Amino acid sequence: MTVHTTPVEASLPTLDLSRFHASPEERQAFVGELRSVLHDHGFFYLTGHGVDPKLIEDVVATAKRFFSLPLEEKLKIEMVKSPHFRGYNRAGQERTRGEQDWREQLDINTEDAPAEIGPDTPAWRRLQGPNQWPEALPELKPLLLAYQAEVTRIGIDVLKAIAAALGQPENVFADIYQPQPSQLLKIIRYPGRDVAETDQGVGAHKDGGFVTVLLQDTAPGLRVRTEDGVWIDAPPVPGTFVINTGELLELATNGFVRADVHDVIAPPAGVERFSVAFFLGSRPDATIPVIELPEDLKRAERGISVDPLNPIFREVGQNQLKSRLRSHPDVARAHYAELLASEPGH
Ligand SMILES: O=C(O)CCC(=O)C(=O)O
Ligand SMILES: [Fe+2]
Repeated sequence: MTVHTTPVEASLPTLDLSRFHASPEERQAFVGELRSVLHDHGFFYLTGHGVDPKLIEDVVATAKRFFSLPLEEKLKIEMVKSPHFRGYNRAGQERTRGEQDWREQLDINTEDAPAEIGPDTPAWRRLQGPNQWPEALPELKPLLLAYQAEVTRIGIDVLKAIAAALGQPENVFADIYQPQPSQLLKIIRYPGRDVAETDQGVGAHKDGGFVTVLLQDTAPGLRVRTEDGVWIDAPPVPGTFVINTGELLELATNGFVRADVHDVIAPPAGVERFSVAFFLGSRPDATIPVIELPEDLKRAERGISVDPLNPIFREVGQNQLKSRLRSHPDVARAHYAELLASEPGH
């Protein structure tokens, strides 16, 4: 009798960031492993990141309390009130490639005053501004800002390791993230399939920036599409973040670094899924450079796969605004109506 075993599912690799700060030999080995991960997946689990587990626990617990506030409290800070795309979105408000996503979320970014806007100021300057915070949960603000600072530190550390993996000086990207990178942070709740109107938690997409630092609570749902079109699950692993590289790095390396397509399927009936996603991006007034890779890496460049439905611009601010306008049509109509007649982002 032949015994058929189920094929072992491919899973994402795990890298330990503390090795980047260890002995020169260890660091070199780490950077070498990172190089093949970046080329094969663009997705991995990160350990050794040094974030206080208590901070993570508090952020997740407080995010859950935010979502359980009465709807009217959450709607006081609805995103549509903010020209800077900050605030709360009900499930079904957001879109990926035109299809409704089924998740509620609170978006923040760098806490800042609005930019001064003159007649010639590019529209993306209006992305800068203050966040909206819930009056009914004052502890959320200091916690999320502390967490945002921590994941920014990790993101920049990972970016330095990526630079080293590409045979570049560690600070090769510093010119386009200093003095102030984009720091989009979302706390997210995916309701179960009994209440969701679709099983699309978030539709298939690539992230736009340098790297994403994703914290998943306990429910699975994240899936990653590999180069050969196979979808693999990326379930939560306690103590880790999922790191994935974004389109900016794909563009800067002529496709040597992968920005993998991923999605989230809505949890089963009766289960909710929580996550906290942080997107490290460059300064909005930057232009994405082309990094000259060493010969051996250059040979493995894939080139850029252009999605005609979702063009990407080398001008970062224009890109950031384009993706916000597409994801949040209600905010676009309320604050950027003059841009919608022409092509979004221009
Ligand atoms: O919620 C997650 O686990 C991932 C979300 C995601 O991919 C995104 O917001 O870009
Ligand atoms: Fe994503």
